[in-house]
Amino acid sequence: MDSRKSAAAAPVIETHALTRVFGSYTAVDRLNLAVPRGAIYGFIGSNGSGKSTAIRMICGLLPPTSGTAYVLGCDTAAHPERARQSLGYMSQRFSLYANMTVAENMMFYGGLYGLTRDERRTRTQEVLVRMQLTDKRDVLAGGLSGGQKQRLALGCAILHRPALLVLDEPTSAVDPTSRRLFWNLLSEMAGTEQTTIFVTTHFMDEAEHCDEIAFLQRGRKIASGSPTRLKEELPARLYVLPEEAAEAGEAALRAAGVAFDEVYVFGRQVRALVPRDAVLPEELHAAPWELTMEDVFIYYDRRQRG
Ligand SMILES: Nc1ncnc2c1ncn2[C@@H]1O[C@H](COP(=O)(O)OP(=O)(O)OP(=O)(O)O)[C@@H](O)[C@H]1O
Repeated sequence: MDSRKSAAAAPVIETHALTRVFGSYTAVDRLNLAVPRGAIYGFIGSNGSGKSTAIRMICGLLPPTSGTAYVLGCDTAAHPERARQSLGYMSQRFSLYANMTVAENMMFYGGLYGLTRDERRTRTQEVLVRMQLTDKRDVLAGGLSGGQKQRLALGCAILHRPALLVLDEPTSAVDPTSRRLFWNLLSEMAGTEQTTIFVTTHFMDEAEHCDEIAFLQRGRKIASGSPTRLKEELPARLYVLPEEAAEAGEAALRAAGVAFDEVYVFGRQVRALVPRDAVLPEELHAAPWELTMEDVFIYYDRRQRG
């Protein structure tokens, strides 16, 4: 077998029954992941589903209770320092030094990653251009806008050219223009440098951009696949109802004897997720509609709430 080929095909992140228990609470429950090289992999789940805990174990920042996480074949619990050399991690709170300039922050982080002074200078220059922050190099980080802080944090995380970027809700605090620019940067890195990007988000329009997604619920992976596949395989169909309120939509479905998973308002529409085999009588005037990732999320979230 061609060993180079098999190395290239090996997942960048691999977890086997990764588990973390806090007291009597299982935050991450036997999680199996295989994240291929160059993928933008979305890690989705409602608040408290265990995403950050799993990420901290993957990055070697928190020891698992049981199970294993590998980054590029390196067991991150056994060799956390080695694993961290091949990954860039950006947490929900960008850990920037407000009283240091943009360039000083980068020089500092470059030092943490073990770059020499010359390497730090060169990389700071390159990354400033890439992050569109060249004109801010001498501005204190504390004086940047939310979007600029976010790009600086991303810049700090990629100084050492990691093969893997792990981003925990990187866009939760920035405006839509900054979010778009940020995602363009991610797509560029995944496309041109084959950087693998593992990202959590609560924005389902961002999930739509991912190559693959894993849904986490109470610490367990309950669904995974590309956005297209997740929609195709969802055990429900989506309809738009003519009613103007969710309660009225629910009442109409009940009156017609149609079982449903969820009825909710989406923009100006009242949407209904119904089991695949449900037959909707014509008098409901329900229009079949194309699923978005937001509908998929609502379906799984609803299942969790029971
Ligand atoms: N150090 C800890 N001690 C005790 N419980 C913890 C600890 N860290 C996390 N938890 C619990 O584990 C569960 C999962 O938390 P986690 O932060 O991983 O979820 P999350 O999916 O990242 O949530 P969010 O979307 O809100 O960031 C939560 O119930 C949380 O309270």
